[in-house]
Amino acid sequence: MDSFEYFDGRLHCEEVALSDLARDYGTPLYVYSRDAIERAYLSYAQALEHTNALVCYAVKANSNLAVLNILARLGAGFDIVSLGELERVLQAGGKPEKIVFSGVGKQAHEIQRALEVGIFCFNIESDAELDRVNQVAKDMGKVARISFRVNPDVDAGTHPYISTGLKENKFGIDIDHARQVYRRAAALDAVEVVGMDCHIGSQLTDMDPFLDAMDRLLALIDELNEDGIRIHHLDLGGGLGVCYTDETPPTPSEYISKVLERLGDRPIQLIFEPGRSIVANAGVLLTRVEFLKQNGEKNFAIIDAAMNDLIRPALYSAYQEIIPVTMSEASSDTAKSWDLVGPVCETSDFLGKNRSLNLEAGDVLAVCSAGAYGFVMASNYNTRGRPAEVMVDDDQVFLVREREQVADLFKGESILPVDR
Ligand SMILES: Cc1ncc(COP(=O)(O)O)c(C=O)c1O
Ligand SMILES: N[C@@H](CCCC[NH3+])C(=O)O
Repeated sequence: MDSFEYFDGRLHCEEVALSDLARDYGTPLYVYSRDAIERAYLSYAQALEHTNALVCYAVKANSNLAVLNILARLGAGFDIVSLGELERVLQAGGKPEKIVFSGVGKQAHEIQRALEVGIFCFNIESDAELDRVNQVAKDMGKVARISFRVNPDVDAGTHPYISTGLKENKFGIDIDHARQVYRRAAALDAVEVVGMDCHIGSQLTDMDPFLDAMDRLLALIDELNEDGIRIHHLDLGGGLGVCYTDETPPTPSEYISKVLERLGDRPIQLIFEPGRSIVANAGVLLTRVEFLKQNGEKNFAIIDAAMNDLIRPALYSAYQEIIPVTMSEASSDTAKSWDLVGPVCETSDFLGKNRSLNLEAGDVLAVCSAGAYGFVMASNYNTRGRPAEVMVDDDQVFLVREREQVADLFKGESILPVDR
């Protein structure tokens, strides 16, 4: 995480000390580095420089408008899964003709809006969805560009909750059924078959499952060619992992060079949908220690961030490094083992367990690698307001989302009339 480094004992994001941000904006607080986001995106873009490939950032990973705008300025495309994400991308300056629309349950009004603005392609995930897209397009007098998300039945070797390319997962169309669906689509009036798509899971640290999936899709593309169906683009989805602790995933350039080698001289445009690998290590979550307490043998640090702010540890037992924003003067010999737990009334409300730290009440800690699937998965559970978000750019700080206030938390709710 070289955009987050200690200088003079204080952890910085670019040129700004995180302890200053905690003081000025309060905690819990998400902090992002513009430089880290740009470098991560450019590692894809540069590896694809001499190709016509499109990098469609997966908006779900971090959909803050400032993040999307930074990527749009670099020429990124976007992978969306809802009308909300579509409107965010447009609001942030993303180009409709670089948008792919994924997701298993697109609704008619979402399809309609996407057709209205002219997105690049719908990644269709079922027979029934094909009919819906065809019908909506027909009613509008338009033709929808489509690809099918093929489920290649490969094991991504990741956490079972974030594995998506196995037959037993809800995603995509069974590869054994795909040729038939493509043929049916080719005969419909209001869709144009242009591509093929897959996304086999997230936080992959090994290249083989990606390449296995790609081989299976290339074989299917060849079969479709025999049927007279030409595939113009191949979307390999996202999924490249990042280092949370000691993982060593392939870099985007290692991954892309293998993919390009596999593609050979086929005249097919490549699309990638990276999310986590663009933003995870571009963000931290700052939290303050409220109290220290001991129950039996266990040392607990009660912090002001909770599972509602960052759910990954509770949901997947995910490990994220937790480090002090100010290096302790105390020697590491005096460190104790702590469970870092939030104020929410759930036993699974922890951000880290058995972490060796020198702690005092009032200390500010940074939960690392929190730029992806952090704020976007935050909730208001226990009627807690979601954190603020700031973007650091060199020595400048921009508040890119205000902290939710108590009044925001029951906005739109009402009670029954008094006579009931
Ligand atoms: C269809 C699709 N594309 C892209 C992504 C982004 O994946 P990641 O954040 O692992 O790169 C996801 C999420 O896993 C997804 O479901
Ligand atoms: N939300 C997950 C990843 C799922 C990716 C979405 N398809 C995480 O936090 O790791």
